[in-house]
Amino acid sequence: MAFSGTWKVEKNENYEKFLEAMGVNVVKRAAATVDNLCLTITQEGDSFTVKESSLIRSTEFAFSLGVAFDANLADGSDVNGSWTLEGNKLVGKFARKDNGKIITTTREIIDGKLVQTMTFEGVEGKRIFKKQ
Ligand SMILES: CCCCCCCCCCCCCC(=O)O
Repeated sequence: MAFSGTWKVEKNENYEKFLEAMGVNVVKRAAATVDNLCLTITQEGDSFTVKESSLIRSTEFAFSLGVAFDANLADGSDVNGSWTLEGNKLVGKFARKDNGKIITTTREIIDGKLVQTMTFEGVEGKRIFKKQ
């Protein structure tokens, strides 16, 4: 499946501003933008596992398309939401448990790169990953 594989972050676009909108403090923002994030994604039909490994933490998520699940984000935020597939694009909608506000996110393959877009309170950031 297109998303399966190991993906290492190559560059960020406006990610620091996205984190600022999320309320992440300056010290954590600085660390997050150089976290060497690596995602290992396995897709089997509608079921996914995402292994996240970075200088900040290592963790793993398992979810099925359209089924809500709990997740703890790298900044410590707890969220609940789900991923769906729209065409070739994964579309995620997650509500923060502390304030109910929504994070929207997409993952898509563009020119062989995995591009994750994240939006919170109107501020969009991107992380672009290269396949290993
Ligand atoms: C501080 C980092 C914030 C990153 C926000 C990403 C948007 C929410 C994504 C939820 C991820 C669930 C698990 C996953 O598929 O990786």
